[in-house]
Amino acid sequence: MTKTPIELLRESAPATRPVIALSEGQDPRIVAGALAAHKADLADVILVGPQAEVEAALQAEGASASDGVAIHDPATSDLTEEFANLYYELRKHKGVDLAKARAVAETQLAYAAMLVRTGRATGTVGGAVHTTGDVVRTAIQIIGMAPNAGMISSFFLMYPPENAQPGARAMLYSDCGLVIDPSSAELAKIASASAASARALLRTEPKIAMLSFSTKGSAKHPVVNKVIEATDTLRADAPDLQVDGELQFDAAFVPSVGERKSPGSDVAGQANVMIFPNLDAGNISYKITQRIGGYSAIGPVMQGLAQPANDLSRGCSADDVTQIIAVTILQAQTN
Ligand SMILES: CC(C)(COP(=O)(O)OP(=O)(O)OC[C@H]1O[C@@H](n2cnc3c(N)ncnc32)[C@H](O)[C@@H]1OP(=O)(O)O)[C@@H](O)C(=O)NCCC(=O)NCCS
Ligand SMILES: CC(=O)OP(=O)(O)O
Repeated sequence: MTKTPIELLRESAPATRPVIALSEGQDPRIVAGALAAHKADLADVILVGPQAEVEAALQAEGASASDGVAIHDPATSDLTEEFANLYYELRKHKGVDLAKARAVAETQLAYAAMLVRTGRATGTVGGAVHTTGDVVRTAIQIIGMAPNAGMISSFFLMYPPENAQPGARAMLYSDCGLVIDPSSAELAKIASASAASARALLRTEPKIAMLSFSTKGSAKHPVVNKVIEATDTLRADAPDLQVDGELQFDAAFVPSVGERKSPGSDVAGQANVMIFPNLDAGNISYKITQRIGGYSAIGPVMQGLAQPANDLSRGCSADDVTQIIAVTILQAQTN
């Protein structure tokens, strides 16, 4: 059984106490999830948001600001001026002036990302209220890309329900949140980053399926060619990775179908890293797996950033918030 992020953290807690900045501190699911993370001794939390609204949300959970649960209101915080100046330095080449920088620093997303950038928080989580576009754009601008990452993409960790059918397994789906229509070279980079994320967070040897509506030439189309080229690029760049493509989902997931459609493959039928050809396929597939298949979906987790910043679906639950806090801490440990 694959361990969840919370279970992994219970086994090996970081040496220094993590601090997670929640950029939507007034949302009831964020507050409940953050309090659960704090009670489970995973992290201290900073709830970023308007003071009175965050206090009310805490009160609704029978809690208040205390040791390890802090409230930061960007409108009144002593740090906002520093963050405005830093944002100005980072973005003046894009025409940002000091007034604009001050307005950005007062937004909850930017303020929370600045807490991470300046080392006051280990990572940040948002997206229960804001769209993924806004969460990602803020992270790219303030936290930036890790050296050598090449690009930023995202993934979901998918965990099967207890009553799942035989063969169900924990998987990583990518990209379901960020890169809308990757080129073949970008698709290869997404797959390679996802393999590293699967090792770090699922603690498993990645078996990568490059997904398509075609398996091994069963259909001919330029969009199929993109997946074939990405598979070739990945094989050339990382010959040690186990990868197969192009594969349909059934060939990737079901051993008997994999054997029939891609005989002799060491990935078909056993894949645990599913790489989708574009964001339509990835986003729709993760939601179907979650909402009809009953899998729990943790993400979108971002890969390729210099420091951890993660997103949520606006449809998330408090438990999703606790789980992605755990993922954020694990990423900081393995970065
Ligand atoms: C991520 C996203 C917001 C970036 O879009 P955007 O703001 O239009 O992007 P731009 O092309 O203007 O780029 C903005 C900045 O991000 C950078 N960037 C964009 N995508 C990037 C990526 N994948 N990796 C690294 N940098 C990236 C650009 O280089 C640019 O940097 P700069 O401002 O320093 O020049 C966009 O790809 C998006 O909307 N994705 C889909 C999100 C979504 O709706 N998901 C569905 C629900 S989960
Ligand atoms: C990941 C995702 O689809 O986010 P949302 O549901 O908020 O659009």
